[in-house]
Amino acid sequence: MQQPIIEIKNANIYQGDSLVLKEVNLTIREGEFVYLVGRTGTGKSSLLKTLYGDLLLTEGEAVVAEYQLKNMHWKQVPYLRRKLGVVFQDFRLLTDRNVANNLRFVLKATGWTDKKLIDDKVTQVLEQVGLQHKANKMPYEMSGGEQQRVDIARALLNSPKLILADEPTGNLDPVTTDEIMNLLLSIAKESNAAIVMATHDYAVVKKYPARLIKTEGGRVVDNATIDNL
Ligand SMILES: Nc1ncnc2c1ncn2[C@@H]1O[C@H](COP(=O)(O)OP(=O)(O)OP(=O)(O)O)[C@@H](O)[C@H]1O
Repeated sequence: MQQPIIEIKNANIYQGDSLVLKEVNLTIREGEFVYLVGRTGTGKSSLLKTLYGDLLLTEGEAVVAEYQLKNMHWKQVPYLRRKLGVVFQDFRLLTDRNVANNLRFVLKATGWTDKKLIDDKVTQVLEQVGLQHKANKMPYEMSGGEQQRVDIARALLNSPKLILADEPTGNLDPVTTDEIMNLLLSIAKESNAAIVMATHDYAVVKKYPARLIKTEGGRVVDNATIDNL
């Protein structure tokens, strides 16, 4: 059996003083593809934020990529983030520089210094997402689907074993959504990375069935199949 990359035990997740999710128990293993669904405001983003260290865990236990999250010191958070890839709905590319420089910027910010290694890595992740020919394009010269691919390339830079994606197809048309889904599923398989993807898109969940966890009534429900939706 694959190694757990996320292990949460009896965690309570708060936003300010209010308890958003209680008694969360969840194990996700390397190479797994998992949907995170649930109605607006039920805590999907809060769970993802906890996993990438944006929301401090104070009750219960959680280990993500071998980092203990409970009461984690803020100085530790950048080290946790280097072990993860995070993909957002709105891409969040730097608009003042081209694709390759967006990727170089992240590598330098995460401690890479060797120019040749940086360039090789940028080429590698762009090939992984099928955009090697767009390295010199500015973000505004690219379609939404291409920008989302760059965002995924950026998430792959530090070879993460866990990718957290917050509605990565939320702004895309159905054909482009298919391309991005196929890309994410192939990354899970080929890189043996776990992917946790928050989505509201039930058409996607039906078309690409996978393990499904749901935020509902202040809890995380692990359905394992889509039959209970
Ligand atoms: N920064 C914050 N401060 C205080 N409360 C917050 C904050 N962010 C979210 N909340 C509250 O926490 C609860 C869960 O919000 P969260 O964003 O995790 O839900 P969600 O399921 O991701 O929703 P959506 O699908 O709309 O993104 C909501 O009641 C929300 O109002």
